[in-house]
Amino acid sequence: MKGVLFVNLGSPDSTDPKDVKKYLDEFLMDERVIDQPYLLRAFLVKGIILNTRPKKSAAAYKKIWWDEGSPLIVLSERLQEKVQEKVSVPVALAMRYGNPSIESGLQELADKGVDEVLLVPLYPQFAMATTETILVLAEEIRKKKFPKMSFTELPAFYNHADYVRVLSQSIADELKDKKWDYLLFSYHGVPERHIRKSDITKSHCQIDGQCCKTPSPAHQFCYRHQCYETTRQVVETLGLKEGTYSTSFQSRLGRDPWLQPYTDKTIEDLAHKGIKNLAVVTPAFVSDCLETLEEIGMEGKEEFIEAGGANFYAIPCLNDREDWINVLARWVDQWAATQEITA
Ligand SMILES: C=CC1=C(C)c2cc3[nH]c(cc4nc(cc5[nH]c(cc1n2)c(C)c5CCC(=O)O)C(CCC(=O)O)=C4C)c(C)c3C=C
Ligand SMILES: [Fe+2]
Ligand SMILES: [Fe+2]
Repeated sequence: MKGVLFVNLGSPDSTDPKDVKKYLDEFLMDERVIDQPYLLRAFLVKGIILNTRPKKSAAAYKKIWWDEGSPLIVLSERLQEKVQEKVSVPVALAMRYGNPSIESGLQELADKGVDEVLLVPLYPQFAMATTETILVLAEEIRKKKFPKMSFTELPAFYNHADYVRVLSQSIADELKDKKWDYLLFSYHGVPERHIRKSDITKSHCQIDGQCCKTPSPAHQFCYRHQCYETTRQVVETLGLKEGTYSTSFQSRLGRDPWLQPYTDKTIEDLAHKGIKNLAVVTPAFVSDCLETLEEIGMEGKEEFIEAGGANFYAIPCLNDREDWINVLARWVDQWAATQEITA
């Protein structure tokens, strides 16, 4: 019997710094997130980051937390429930870090008799720190606990016509009655090193401005290419004029070079260049979360206004929009009927 597991990143169980510390420990000790040898990673995470970050992150989480819990978890639950209402196979939800775990999601499906699972990492663009770590952990759990199960992986959908259409529509809906001058596409950043590690050709990704535009098999796993391609396709769909949009990368951590341009600097530069009405869309996330609600919606807005901007519009993620639910339900139905998902 077939079933589906949606997997998102995860959040702490509460905004208590102790829970935030536990969550960050699991998250940052992942070798695909902080990709250093174990001893160095343990020193960086347990010896340095976890001494100060949990308190700071807990304060940020407190600003966005809902009565029902973490926005990312609540919105992912709504997504799972609404897709479940539209499809005939069981749909479960799991988080890569924290709860509900991938093991509990697979157990829920196994208890319903599922032995063929469509794994859906809830990330439009592939990254080692997101999609890959989900697939690797799910496979480890499958081998140990559910050896009779088989998996199909939903490929990154950054350029899927359905996804581009609903993302474009969500932007158009949000901006239709607003006066805006510039649309910034802000994606979660990753260290540049991650891009090179995921390059299957071992030579294509130079992060030089040209490689991501030059066709290559490396792009199947190039987060940077996939982000620029999402932007390009949405720009084409919406008919945006050159000079009214750009792409940037947010949420960097540590001293290594991360993908540039950085969102915080870009927001400031745009205000200094005279942009008064700025809209920001965050297509690396399908559910609103700390990085969209606090980093963009609060910090980003403050930076923009302080630098001379007037109006700042943070465009919500796809969350549980009906057209997005319909797209996911259609992909699930199509896979359940044919084993394939096509454009
Ligand atoms: C080395 C550190 C990090 C990498 C690499 C990274 C990649 C990455 N993350 C997301 C999506 C999300 N990240 C979120 C929070 C978050 N991310 C990092 C660090 C890295 N992320 C940290 C330390 C945190 C926690 C909060 C903080 O202290 O700032 C979230 C939000 C979670 C929530 O509960 O709301 C998401 C979602 C992507 C897509 C990505 C690479 C492409
Ligand atoms: Fe992150
Ligand atoms: Fe590239």
